[in-house]
Amino acid sequence: MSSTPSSGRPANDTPAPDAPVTLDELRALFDKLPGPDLAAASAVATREAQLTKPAGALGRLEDFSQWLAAWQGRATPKLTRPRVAVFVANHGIAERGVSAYPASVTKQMVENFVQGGAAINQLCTLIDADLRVYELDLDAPTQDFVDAPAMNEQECARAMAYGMMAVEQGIDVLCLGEMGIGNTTVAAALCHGLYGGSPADWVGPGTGVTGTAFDTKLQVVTAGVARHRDRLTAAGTVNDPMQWLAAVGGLEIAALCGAILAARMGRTPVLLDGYVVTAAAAVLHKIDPRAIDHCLVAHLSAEPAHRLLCEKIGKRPVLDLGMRLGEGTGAALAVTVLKAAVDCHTGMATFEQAGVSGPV
Ligand SMILES: Cc1cc2ncn([C@H]3O[C@H](COP(=O)(O)O)[C@@H](O)[C@H]3O)c2cc1C
Ligand SMILES: O=C(O)c1cccnc1
Repeated sequence: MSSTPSSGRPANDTPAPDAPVTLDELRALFDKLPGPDLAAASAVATREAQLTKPAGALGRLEDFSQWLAAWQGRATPKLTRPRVAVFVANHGIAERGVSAYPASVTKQMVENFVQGGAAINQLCTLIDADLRVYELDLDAPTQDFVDAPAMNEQECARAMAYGMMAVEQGIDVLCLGEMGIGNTTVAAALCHGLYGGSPADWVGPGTGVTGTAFDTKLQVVTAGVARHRDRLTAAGTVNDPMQWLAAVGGLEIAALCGAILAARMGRTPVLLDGYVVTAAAAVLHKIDPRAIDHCLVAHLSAEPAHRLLCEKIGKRPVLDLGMRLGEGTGAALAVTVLKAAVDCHTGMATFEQAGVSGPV
């Protein structure tokens, strides 16, 4: 595994010596998840009530300020150091023709990220974010999950531990993105096992598959879920979400799970990008719904199943712009809204300071 330095700063690429490396060690983290800082959230609510505007007039911006304070553990939320972490991997099932693009695009896009030519580069410049691109064994795709488990437990745990390195001290918000041709098929198989329903509930066009390629995508998800049905209950949903992640997931998706967990341990709020990143978060949510309380869904992807997935995890996306790109682009854009929330909260005058009369 290696990581691609960007923005002139090198990224870590070796797991910390004490990084958890078995799925059981990772499972043990669920007993130690820190909760929100309620005193910080209430300090924000108190100040918000004194600012020169009708009560509640900034709508969800007020919620975002409180959420940031609660998960940053700071009475005054701050958003000067956003990081965008893009996890990149290849998938065995990509060879089955489930994407509108060849698997070679995954590696080519890494070069594009390094050269600054991708959409996410432009958005990182806009929000002044530190962009890190983490590659996971691009020359060694996961197994085709129609034939075999995508990963064994060790590979899955190692990818999760690798993802944990995206979190470092001093990051105000972690935006999560991914690149991996075929990964909307992986997300669909994951969600089908986590929540049941029919494959059609979870399969969408991804990069733009239509016609027979779309039918192939449906068949691949159906066959993959059937192949690993011994990991499902009689009702057709998972016994053990981490085992399911190993069976039909991907290396970048496991790494995303690790990054979300590490962010929680490090008091870093997280912005989840579209369908693929939210599917990773759903694995953790299935283990313990509180495990993703420090995450917001940044935008509603145009991938149709994202709406249902957001309902399943009880999250309302920040933005709805009809985007369906991935890379963390929706997450980076949502930072602009969170910055607006923080600037209003910290910069506005109170009624007393401004000599403005409060409510009658
Ligand atoms: C040029 C290009 C840039 C991308 N950036 C993100 N994705 C997105 O598309 C892929 C998922 O869609 P599917 O499952 O249909 O392959 C992922 O790599 C995702 O990040 C891209 C896809 C392409 C082609
Ligand atoms: O919403 C996503 O995550 C998405 C949608 C299409 C292609 N790649 C990613």
